[in-house]
Amino acid sequence: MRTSIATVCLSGTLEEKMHAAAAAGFDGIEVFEQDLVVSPSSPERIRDLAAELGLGLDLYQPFRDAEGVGPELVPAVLRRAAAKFRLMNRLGTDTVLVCSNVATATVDDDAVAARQLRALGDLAGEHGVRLAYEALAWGRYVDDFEHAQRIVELADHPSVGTCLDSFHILSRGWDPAPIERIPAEKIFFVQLADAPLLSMDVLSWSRHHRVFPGEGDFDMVGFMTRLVRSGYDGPVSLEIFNDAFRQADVRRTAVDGLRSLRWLEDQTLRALAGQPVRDRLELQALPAVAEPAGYDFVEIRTARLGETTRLLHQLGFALGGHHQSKEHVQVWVQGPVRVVVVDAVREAVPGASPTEIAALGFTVEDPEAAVDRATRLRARPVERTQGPGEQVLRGVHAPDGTEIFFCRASPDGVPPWLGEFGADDVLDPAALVTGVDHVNMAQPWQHYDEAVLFYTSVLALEAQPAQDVPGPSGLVRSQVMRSADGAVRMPLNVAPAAAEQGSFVGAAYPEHVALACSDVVAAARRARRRGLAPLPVPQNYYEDLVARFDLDEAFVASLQELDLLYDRDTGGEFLHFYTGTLGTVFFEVVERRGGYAGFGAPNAPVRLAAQYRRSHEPGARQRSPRGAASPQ
Ligand SMILES: O=C(O)c1ccc(O)c(O)c1
Ligand SMILES: [Mg+2]
Repeated sequence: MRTSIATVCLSGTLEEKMHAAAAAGFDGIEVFEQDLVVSPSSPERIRDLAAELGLGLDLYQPFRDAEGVGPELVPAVLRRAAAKFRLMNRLGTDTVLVCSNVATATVDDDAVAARQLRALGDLAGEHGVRLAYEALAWGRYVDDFEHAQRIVELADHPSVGTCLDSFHILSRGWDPAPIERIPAEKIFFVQLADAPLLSMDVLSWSRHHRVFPGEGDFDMVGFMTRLVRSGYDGPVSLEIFNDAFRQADVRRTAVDGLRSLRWLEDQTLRALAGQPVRDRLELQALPAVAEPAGYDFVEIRTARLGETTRLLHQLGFALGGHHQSKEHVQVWVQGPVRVVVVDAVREAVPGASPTEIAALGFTVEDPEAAVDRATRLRARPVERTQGPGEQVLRGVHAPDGTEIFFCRASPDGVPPWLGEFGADDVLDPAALVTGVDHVNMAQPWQHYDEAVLFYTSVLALEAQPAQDVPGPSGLVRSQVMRSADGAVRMPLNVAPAAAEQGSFVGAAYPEHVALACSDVVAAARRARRRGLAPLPVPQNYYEDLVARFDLDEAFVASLQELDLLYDRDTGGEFLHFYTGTLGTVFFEVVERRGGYAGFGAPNAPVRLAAQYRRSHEPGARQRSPRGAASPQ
């Protein structure tokens, strides 16, 4: 599949956008007129640069307000078009996007629109140029792709064809099925954009909230299967208007975009499996990987080793051992949960937070295939050294810099790498902690969508609907990524901007590891005996609990004594408590009773408020943000 990206998706100058698109591996770009107009580079220079970079200039756009106009406007449209076609000749671009008229259309008559496109087609033909007519979702008279296609048919001109844009089709709820019946040679161009489902006017939705395929809620795979069946084999191009993308690192956004197309190709192939198609689009498959079966380990890197290991002890962990060759690495174990602790003072990682979740290990069937898939999705491999005979852990960097490792499952539940810590018989079936319930990861706002796609495509997790949690510094957007069987759950949070500016908790926004527990009351009592001061929960919360759930007051008093929080859904109950925060890390201990499916979201504001208070107490430690992640 020929991959392309519109320059409007990316930040920076036209030249920076072109370099980033080429480096990410795109075959071509759509040149947005605005990017060229503001550039000091001549069209010839841009053409040469594209050739040097091996990029095709697949489309020039947009040409607006061309059809459905009164006769008095036609000469001006043709004059404007002739200038653009000459420019396209200098650029060496042969296709221009003509979007349906928004501003100047006064004639609601397909025959008139078709006649005007035909005249434009004649002029285009003289310049060796083709017109790809696109129905904008908010076009004055033409706002759906089937209507645009009827006008193209009426125009009946070799230089006039259709441009399909998934946003304009799916945002309006149009059925994409008729795409299959459009003659492939009349589809001149295809643009892809996904978007979250929002209820707002479609123009604002399109101009601010488009995201790459896989990052939103549209059925992009369904769209692609229709396109494949049409027999189309031209460029498939990303056209994303997004406020965050316009501010993000251009190279990262380009890689994110290419990842979305590679993932979509693979998903589309799977959706089409076994069905007869004219597969002229030549979709590439990725190595198939099963979703992870669970968390193999959590790694915390800390400059506060004593405080971190004390906290682990309070939560019931025991030292599993020191690494045989890496002196600064220990493992702490409780039942099937393993927390690797890296002494950051000895390791001296530049830019690292004083205490952070540095890595997550996931148990997978085939680590080699998982790494192969991840690197084809343009994830950057992690380089780690091993001593002779030591296990080789393979992993990649997540968008926020966290290292994601793919670990082989072992039949007895004790991972082979544990032997390197001299710990091989540490599975205690009587442990209170029974697993990692979830790991909550904070994402920088510019890379939130990228993170959703990363975990969807690389780890085969599914994004659940997003929620907003109110906190003292702003709303925290939270979206759970989970494996189909729920064995891996990872809520992603995007912190309010205040966290970055340092007014929330020192600087970076905290993340946490939630431990599943068979008896949270016993775990809370043990932690207190060992000196833990849990995150305090206010009296008002408990009064509200009684009112909301009609709970027995003695039960609520027992919760209050231990600073336990409570929630209930139709499946069951949820009891949990939080530790204080070290660096950017804290722990939660949770007990699910019955089939409770949530994460205690109604209690998250209580936590945020308590953390805010603690971090603003005199003497609260400053934290530095996670080191700026580099392009993947
Ligand atoms: O928002 C717009 O005006 C606009 C312009 C060109 C496009 O291809 C498009 O999808 C939208
Ligand atoms: Mg478009």
